Amino acid sequence: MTVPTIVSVSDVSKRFTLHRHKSLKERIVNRGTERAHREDFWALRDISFDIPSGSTLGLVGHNGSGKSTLLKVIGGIIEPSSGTVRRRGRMAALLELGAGFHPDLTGRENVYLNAAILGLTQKEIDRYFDAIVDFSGIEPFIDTQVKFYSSGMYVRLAFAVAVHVNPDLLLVDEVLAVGDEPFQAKCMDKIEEFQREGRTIVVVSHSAAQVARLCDRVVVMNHGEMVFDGPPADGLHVLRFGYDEQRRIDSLGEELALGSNSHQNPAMITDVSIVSDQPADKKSVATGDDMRVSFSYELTKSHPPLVAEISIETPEGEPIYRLNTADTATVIPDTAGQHVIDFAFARVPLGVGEYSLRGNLETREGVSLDRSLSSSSFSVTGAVPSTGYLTMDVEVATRSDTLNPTG
Ligand SMILES: Nc1ncnc2c1ncn2[C@@H]1O[C@H](COP(=O)(O)OP(=O)(O)OP(=O)(O)O)[C@@H](O)[C@H]1O
Repeated sequence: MTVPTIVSVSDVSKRFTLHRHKSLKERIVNRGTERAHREDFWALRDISFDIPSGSTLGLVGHNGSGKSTLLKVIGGIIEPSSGTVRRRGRMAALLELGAGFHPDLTGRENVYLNAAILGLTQKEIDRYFDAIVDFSGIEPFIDTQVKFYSSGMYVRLAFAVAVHVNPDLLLVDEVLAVGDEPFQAKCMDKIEEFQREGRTIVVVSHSAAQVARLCDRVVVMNHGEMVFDGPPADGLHVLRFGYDEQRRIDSLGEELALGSNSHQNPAMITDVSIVSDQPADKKSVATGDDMRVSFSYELTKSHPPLVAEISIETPEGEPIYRLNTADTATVIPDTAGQHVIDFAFARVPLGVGEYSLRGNLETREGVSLDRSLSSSSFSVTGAVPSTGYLTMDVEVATRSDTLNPTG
């Protein structure tokens, strides 16, 4: 069964015009030369992707990379300079702090205004009003003008309205980071409830933990371009270690390939995964058991001495274990052909949870020749549920001193 598309972004670009005259004086002095002092700036370039109904997409990237602009284009808040966005269903958007609220109106009046803009009838708003106020937790201030609200109070009310208007598509910008921790936890629970109900969510977030927990897919933005679209663990890895590194490896591969007859990368990691009979997406190991990891690579020509590295990462793309063959004084094959390195780990000390495996093949001088962009995942299972990335043998005993009853 094919999942219907709820948002379709095709070849979207967005240009902003920057004016370089800063002061009024500068503007008057340079009158007539406006055009010369204008500069076009592309905040988005040729972005295309579809969002299937029921999925949760994370938009990530460094400051100024274009995430919020893309979210606003998806929400129809700003028009793309070229390209199209098609959207279906009812949408609720939490974009900028205070957006959609009128400062001189009270919280109560803004709830009615905002919910009406989002498509609810007066009757529906009457019905949901108490639930909205209850969710927001700001009842004592509901008849205060919102210009006196703190940023956290704004977000509480805006989020409460957005989740009560029954949206098919919820767009959430970084605003949630403004709320305090208990409210953030409440929002995360609500978003997870939405996911179970099959609603579609697009979030902009700088929190790797939030993205890893919520999203089933990640789009990484860099200088207005989409540099990655795929599984969250890999997207977060790209974000952490930089797309420039990946690009450098790609172009290095092309450069080296020029010298050979082949157009493929002359040093390629073909697989890094746990050795087991389980299906690729369901590999698991029990905590405390032994684990074997095989690292396969292909060289189309001889290379100077090479070093292979494996890393184990958390779902947030954070490495928690790294080992390379130089550390173990292992000389690995560096002639043309296909090679496999076996890493045998005794008594795996990892805690119960999900992990990713990744490889890196580099020269002795540390120049990376290939890095596995997509990881292979595995889970660690165990009888004793503990929290964290580590497990330890433990025996728990209790001891008490009896108090002498006095008087
Ligand atoms: N209205 C505007 N006029 C001119 N430039 C703009 C406008 N809105 C955004 N930009 C520019 O577009 C670029 C992308 O901005 P955007 O807010 O989308 O980035 P972002 O990835 O969300 O960043 P952040 O993580 O800091 O929120 C930035 O360089 C920003 O200065």
